[in-house]
Amino acid sequence: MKTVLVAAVALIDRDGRVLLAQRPPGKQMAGLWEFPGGKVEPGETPEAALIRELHEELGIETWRSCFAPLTFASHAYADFHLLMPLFACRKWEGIVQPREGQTLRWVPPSELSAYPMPDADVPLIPALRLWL
Ligand SMILES: Nc1nc2c([nH]c(=O)n2[C@@H]2O[C@H](COP(=O)(O)OP(=O)(O)OP(=O)(O)O)[C@@H](O)[C@H]2O)c(=O)[nH]1
Repeated sequence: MKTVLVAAVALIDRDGRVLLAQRPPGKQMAGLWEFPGGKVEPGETPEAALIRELHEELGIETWRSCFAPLTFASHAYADFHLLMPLFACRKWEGIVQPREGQTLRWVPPSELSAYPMPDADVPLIPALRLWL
């Protein structure tokens, strides 16, 4: 089975809330809440993929030094194996906007588990809450 590398980030605001994005209708796993990010292209680093995705999806600018490694997911989906490093980021430039029709929500740590997430993400939440 193919292993797909996806870079994801927990953006954390000044109040310690985390940004979740709801997958739009029509996509696989529509309606579930996930961390911003996306597939790492061939020849790209995970950090470069995040800088690109955060610009495209949210309209914000970030740098490699913005990203601190937090934890990772290694999860077998039916059709691929997901390897997903999760970074934390508290610094960016610009205002977060939903540029791709996604719904965005700033979520306090205590409410994270109330948001239905892809299977791969569920084990990441305790690690994230410990870190916040
Ligand atoms: N960005 C992100 N992707 C996640 C998370 N959890 C998780 O299982 N994924 C999966 O990782 C892949 C991310 O790929 P992507 O965002 O570039 O692609 P996509 O499915 O939106 O579009 P595409 O596959 O049609 O290009 C998807 O299969 C997505 O379901 C998460 O927290 N954040």
